[in-house]
Amino acid sequence: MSEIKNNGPQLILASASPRRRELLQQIGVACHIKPVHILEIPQPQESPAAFVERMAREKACAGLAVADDGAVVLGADTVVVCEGQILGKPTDRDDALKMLLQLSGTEHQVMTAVAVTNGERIRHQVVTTKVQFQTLTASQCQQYWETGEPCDKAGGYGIQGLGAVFVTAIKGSYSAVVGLPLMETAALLAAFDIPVWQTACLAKEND
Ligand SMILES: Cc1cn([C@H]2C[C@H](O)[C@@H](COP(=O)(O)OP(=O)(O)OP(=O)(O)O)O2)c(=O)[nH]c1=O
Repeated sequence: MSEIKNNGPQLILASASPRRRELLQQIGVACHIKPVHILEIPQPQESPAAFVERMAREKACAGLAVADDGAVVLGADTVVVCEGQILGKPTDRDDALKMLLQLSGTEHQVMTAVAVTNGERIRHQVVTTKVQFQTLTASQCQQYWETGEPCDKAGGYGIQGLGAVFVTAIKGSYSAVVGLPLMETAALLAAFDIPVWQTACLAKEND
């Protein structure tokens, strides 16, 4: 069996999102998880795109504070935007039901920003995906809330879970809706010498 070597920089995922960890795993990128806490409140007049970008940058920079020297840190943020209004994670049941009824029958946007930094430079990108919902009844929204799925997700739904039954169409990046746009993330990581498929290649080496 050959020795496992990973000579590239260590990647820190500054996120508590299990989806982001799974998405990085999906493309074979190994990382260490170090969630960070920042204030996620838009500034007056801040556009949704500027807000998600700032959040991703702030998460990545907060991650640097707990990272070893030479590490690369990735932060990301996802919001749903409906008629210009930013919908983050619902605060409670009423908030979730209000969001779901607002999204009912609409085409809305899901914006995900990714920021990658090594402390010397930072790169970031915002990816916008359009999602169309079927018309929902109040009782459907209530039943969905009771599944527990909406509470930790922007807009109060998960396209990758039970919420998939609400989605009639999607235009853009599916992985961005789930929390990390994989094509764009791969390009950002490559700029910091972090290749994709590394765990897959290591596994093959050890066959
Ligand atoms: C719209 C949508 C969002 N989401 C999730 C992605 C994000 O995890 C979450 C939005 O909240 P975020 O604040 O972007 O992320 P988070 O709080 O989960 O994790 P962290 O800040 O530590 O990185 O919503 C889905 O899982 N599916 C969906 O369909």
